[in-house]
Amino acid sequence: MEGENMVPHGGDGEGEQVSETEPFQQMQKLVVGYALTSKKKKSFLQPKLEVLARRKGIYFVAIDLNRPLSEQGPFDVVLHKLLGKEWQDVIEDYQQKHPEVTVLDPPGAIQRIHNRQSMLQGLADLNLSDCGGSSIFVPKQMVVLKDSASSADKVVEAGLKFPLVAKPLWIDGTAKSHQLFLAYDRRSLAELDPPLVLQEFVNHGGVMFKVFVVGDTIKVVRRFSLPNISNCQKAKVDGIFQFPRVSSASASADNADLDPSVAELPPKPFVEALVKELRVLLGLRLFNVDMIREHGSKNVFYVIDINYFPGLCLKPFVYCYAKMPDYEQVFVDFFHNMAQAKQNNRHCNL
Ligand SMILES: O=P(O)(O)O[C@H]1[C@H](O)[C@@H](OP(=O)(O)O)[C@H](OP(=O)(O)O)[C@@H](OP(=O)(O)O)[C@H]1O
Ligand SMILES: Nc1ncnc2c1ncn2[C@@H]1O[C@H](COP(=O)(O)OP(=O)(O)O)[C@@H](O)[C@H]1O
Ligand SMILES: [Mg+2]
Ligand SMILES: [Mg+2]
Repeated sequence: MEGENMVPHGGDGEGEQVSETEPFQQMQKLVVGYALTSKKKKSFLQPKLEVLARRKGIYFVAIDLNRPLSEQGPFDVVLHKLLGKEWQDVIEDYQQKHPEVTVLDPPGAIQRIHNRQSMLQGLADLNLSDCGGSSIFVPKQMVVLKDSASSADKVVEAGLKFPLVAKPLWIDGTAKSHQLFLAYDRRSLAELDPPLVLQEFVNHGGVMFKVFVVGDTIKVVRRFSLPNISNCQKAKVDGIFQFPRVSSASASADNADLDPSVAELPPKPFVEALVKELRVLLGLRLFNVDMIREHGSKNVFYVIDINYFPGLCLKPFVYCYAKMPDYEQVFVDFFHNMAQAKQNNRHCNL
């Protein structure tokens, strides 16, 4: 689109007018180059975000994937969510040549959570001892690279208990990589399509928590999840069942009439301590964690999924889809703080 790569100068954004009298010249301008799929651009770059950002001197500029990145900009920040080795090489090369640019986030760190095995590695060793008794675990899991039939013995050897959640090992942005199955017995493993992760199903009362992280900001929302599986079902049912994509296709659980012991949000100090550790462990600033509370317990939590720069905005026509509340303001503050930090750095280096 003509002009998409140019920094806009004022003007209005979908009904909201930016005042001409705002002191732009005193503000530190921040140019955010973005490389996103068209779906992601549409959901993230909402008019409200652009308007709020512009008021703070923050401009979003589309990166042209058909031109060398170094010839574009200059950018203060590069925000990206694209897949593939080719893009990873481009962005790594760019970061080396332009260390002054903040790349959100480093491709190596993103790559780590695109594999459902490495995604959860190190979590169980986090030091969260001062968290009022809450503890964090990851479900027992193992990787099956090929031939899931012969993995049955390994499942037993590893001490994994059925039913098992089978998740594609690699997350590659396709719907298939989010296609999960529940396997009730050894025999059903042969029907699965490796490479995958087999993970113990943890009863959690049908509610999960999405912990959204944008820099220093944390927001937690409740979502409906899969119901508990009773011992009777475990004994009687066999075969594999495809998961409905509950967490992203169901209504927000925020206003539902739920058992308080299931619905109660994880304690704030615990979530803060967990996120503090995770930022370092993962080397990411934009991510979310899917967490569940073990049914019957008050403070035993499991991390089951981590997503890089996940979907954030509400989807009013797909039920009432709870995402990150106020994400527009949160992102503007995040970028604004970044602009101020850059300005302070410049002053220090003078
Ligand atoms: O894995 P769960 O917990 O379901 O969360 C998903 C992942 O973050 C998806 O990213 P990825 O496919 O990279 O894992 C993301 O897609 P985009 O960020 O590409 O949009 C979805 O956003 P929505 O598509 O907005 O729901 C978000 O709901
Ligand atoms: N180990 C588990 N025990 C219980 N429920 C699970 C488990 N793993 C996943 N789920 C359920 O399946 C949903 C999708 O799994 P998740 O690992 O988050 O994959 P995705 O990346 O596709 O969102 C979760 O939101 C939760 O409802
Ligand atoms: Mg998930
Ligand atoms: Mg996910």
